[in-house]
Amino acid sequence: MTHSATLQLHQVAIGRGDFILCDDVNLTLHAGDVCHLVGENGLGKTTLLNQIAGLLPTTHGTITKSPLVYVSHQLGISPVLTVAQNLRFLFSLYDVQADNDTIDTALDMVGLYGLGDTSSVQLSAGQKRRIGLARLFIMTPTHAPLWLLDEPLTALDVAMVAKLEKRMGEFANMGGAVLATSHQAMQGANRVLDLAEFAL
Ligand SMILES: Nc1ncnc2c1ncn2[C@@H]1O[C@H](COP(=O)(O)OP(=O)(O)OP(=O)(O)O)[C@@H](O)[C@H]1O
Repeated sequence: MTHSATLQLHQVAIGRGDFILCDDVNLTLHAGDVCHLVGENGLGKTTLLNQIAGLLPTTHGTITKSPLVYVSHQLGISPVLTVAQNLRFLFSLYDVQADNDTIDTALDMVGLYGLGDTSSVQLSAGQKRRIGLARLFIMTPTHAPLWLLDEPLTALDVAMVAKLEKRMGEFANMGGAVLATSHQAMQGANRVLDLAEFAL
């Protein structure tokens, strides 16, 4: 990995086994980068994020990465837990000590203050997404310098989209790097990775 790179993809093939969607993908992200990952449906954006996160194997090329936070399209919110319990679980994945004040602050940042004891099954789609995103308003590059975000803006209202875009910029300014998919415009991105350039 080049000096200070947070993420480096070198001639990476995106796909599953012999099913290759994109080839020779190169990308280097440094502290301060917010990269918008674009491409039509089914081109391999989620597959690439899964490969970077280590959830799928990479058979061709190399991926070098810093510790990361992955907010997947499947948010991993359990319907049988309360909002606060879900958030505590998500923080525990990153060894973040989440006391009550931290939970309250995170919920406040995503407009869910006071809903900590609510059963998550009662939440709307956008509110569930907000639980998944709440950790981003607490975590800094010291916890993990790389964020992988799969469709983070989906199902959010206009105000929350603006707030999240601002937060990504703050994280980058603190020394983090972000790789995020979105089918809508993403304010604040200084880089674009367009998978159409690598499609087979
Ligand atoms: N679990 C799976 N098993 C086999 N193939 C899969 C699986 N998940 C996705 N695929 C296939 O991999 C390809 C890429 O899917 P992927 O979800 O990475 O695309 P994407 O670019 O993120 O699409 P979208 O914009 O619709 O979210 C698709 O052809 C899809 O059918």
